[in-house]
Amino acid sequence: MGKSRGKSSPVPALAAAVHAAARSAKFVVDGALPAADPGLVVEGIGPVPVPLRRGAAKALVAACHAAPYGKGTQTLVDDRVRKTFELDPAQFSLGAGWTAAVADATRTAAQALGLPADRLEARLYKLLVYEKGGFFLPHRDSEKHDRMVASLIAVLPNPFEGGTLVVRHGPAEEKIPFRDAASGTGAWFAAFYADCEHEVARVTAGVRIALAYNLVLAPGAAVRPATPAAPADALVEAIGSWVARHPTKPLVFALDHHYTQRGLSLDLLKGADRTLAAGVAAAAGHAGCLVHLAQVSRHLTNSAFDEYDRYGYGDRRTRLQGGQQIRVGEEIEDELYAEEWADLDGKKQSWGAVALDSVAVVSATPLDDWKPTAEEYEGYTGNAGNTLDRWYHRSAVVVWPRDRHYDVVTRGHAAACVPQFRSMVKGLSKTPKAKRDAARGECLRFARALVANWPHRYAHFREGTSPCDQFPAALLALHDRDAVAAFLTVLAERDEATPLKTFVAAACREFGWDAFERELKLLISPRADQYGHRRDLAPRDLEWLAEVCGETTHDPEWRLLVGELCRVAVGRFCERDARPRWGRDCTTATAAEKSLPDLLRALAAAGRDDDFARVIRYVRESPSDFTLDYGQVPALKELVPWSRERFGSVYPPLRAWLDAVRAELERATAAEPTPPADWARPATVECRCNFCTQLNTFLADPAAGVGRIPAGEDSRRHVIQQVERHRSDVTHRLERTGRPYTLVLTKTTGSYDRAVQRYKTDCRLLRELPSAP
Ligand SMILES: O=C(O)CCC(=O)C(=O)O
Ligand SMILES: [Fe+2]
Repeated sequence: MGKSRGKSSPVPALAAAVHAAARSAKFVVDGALPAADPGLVVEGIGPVPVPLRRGAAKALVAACHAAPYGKGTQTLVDDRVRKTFELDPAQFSLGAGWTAAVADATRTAAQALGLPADRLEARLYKLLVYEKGGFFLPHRDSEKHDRMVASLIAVLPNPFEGGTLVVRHGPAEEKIPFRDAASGTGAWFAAFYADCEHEVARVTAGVRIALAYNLVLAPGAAVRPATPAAPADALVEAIGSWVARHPTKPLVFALDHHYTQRGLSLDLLKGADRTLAAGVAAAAGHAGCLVHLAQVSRHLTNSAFDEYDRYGYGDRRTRLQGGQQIRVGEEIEDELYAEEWADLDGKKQSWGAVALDSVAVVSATPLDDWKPTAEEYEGYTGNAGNTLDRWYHRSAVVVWPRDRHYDVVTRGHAAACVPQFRSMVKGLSKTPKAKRDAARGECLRFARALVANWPHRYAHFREGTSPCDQFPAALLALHDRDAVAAFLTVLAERDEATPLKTFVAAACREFGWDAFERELKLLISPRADQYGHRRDLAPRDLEWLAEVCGETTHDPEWRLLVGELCRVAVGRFCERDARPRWGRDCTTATAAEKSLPDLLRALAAAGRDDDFARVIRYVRESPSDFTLDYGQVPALKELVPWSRERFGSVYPPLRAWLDAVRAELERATAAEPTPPADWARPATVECRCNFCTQLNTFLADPAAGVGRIPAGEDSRRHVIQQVERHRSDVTHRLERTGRPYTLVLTKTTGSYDRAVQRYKTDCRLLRELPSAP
């Protein structure tokens, strides 16, 4: 993320063009409406001529309900925000002459705002009545229709004072007093883009009656509005020279209006944005570039200081934020990215966020003068200084070279691009023969970009699935050896989660058993984590290894390959870890326990008897890493039937292991544990301090059920630690009398209870053990 501060735009010609377009644009238009009498008829009242006759205002208001306003997804009534009465269109009707006049005004508005007049339609939304004191605070209209682009307000001729409509767009502001309507002589309309902030000032006298319309753009025959026949040469040149220098830095043209996701389509752009986007689109096409629309976000984090804090340094500025004075200090982070992509026709693009460089942003309002959409100031928290977070959002037209398209879109979030890649590959089969090679080349470019930008994935985070999981199968469908090799190489570098169960064997079958030996060995060869500790083999890798070894073929290349792979895998699996092992919480299988059956299956299938025996020896020598409960017995339960099916008998080294486990379980279950006959308990505490000696004496004492050790706080804590470490059969509590306090220990049958549990588990494991005739 670059910094833009103090730097001028890299493309001055572009900036100038953008400035000019922004200045000439109108965002609100107003004028007289020819029809004097709207022909208003209200349900429950009948005809209501305007200007209102005496008493008519009261009756009209009585027929209305209080108008709500939108807040997020809610609509609320609050007369501190909006004091207006309204009628829904079902409750009143208007004359034909009036409706024709509004249609005329809509055409006028379309022209002034730069929208296609033949496709802009006014849809009646509400009748609004403002009595004296009525108003509406600044707000933006929500888009009530998919293609709503603007609002039109027609105020009827009925005398009132105040009630001015104020419409803002960026730094610009326009006031519309609805002159003729306020004097009661004629109707008056105003139309403005829906994203413009606007408000209705308080009505100070009289009654202001308005009709609100939504201006909706009918879908057209994808006409590119105002597309210049020949794009401005300067623009083509400026874009061309930018992309030549920065082929993977998207060029960003910030739009002036705000667009919702469904409004991101060239057709629905407003005013100057339309002209700008159409101009850029034409020029970019000539410069060999693609053009998309997106939402741009900037997240800026600065250090910040409260007013009274005198330790600030760096760029000192004072800002008012929610009334609070703070000084903004140096920049900590500046993130700029675009997401929610659409093409010019409004078709959503599924790729994710793409990082942008602020020097590549062309904006009528310089990046640093954007108004934040949200701010968050975090005061001093003790472990971090104060920070000010600010978020900025703008819609934009984004340009990059056509031939770098895949690089650009996969760079931010490759996983998000995988579904699009898959559907492109799927489409190949339906592509006419003549075009298939070109289409396949396109898919391969996409695949290479995905591989180059492949995400880091770790085995232990493998919860749920990722679109990445679907990539290998699609890649295979491209039948390209080099692409497969590149993918395997990247996986060895940064991904131990994407499943390859069928992928590796299928790729080898297609390209030969010697085609990927180097890459596959790399995938399973030993490696260390960032602390230099060895990393376990990923279960994913044992899964494909078992598949490859399970092939039935007499190909000598296959034999060579599986021999090499088994040798590397066993070497890594049986490597002792230098790091100390802490007691493990034994309620789930570890990764090594889970992948044990796959490794053994691979070795048995490949006929690697010695390797098999070596792994079993390793397992038997590491009973706390390969428990009976979660490691050995489950593996035997899986492998014995598998072996019978594959070889018609139990593979001898497997048989030997099964016998050893059975003998161990038989020994363990030969006699049921007996409950303690008196209070004597294992006195196994190794510490020889005065307090631990008292503890051991008490534990060994067959006559004492409760023991008391007076001790200071540190010594008490030490004794409790020892009790916990040795799992001694006592509970403890503190007696807060005397000096020092006394640690009171009460004996339990804890170790006996555990022995019973162990006994029961061993009986169950013995029962579950597969029989070997
Ligand atoms: O009454 C007006 O002039 C504007 C009303 C308005 O902004 C609205 O209904 O959203
Ligand atoms: Fe409004």
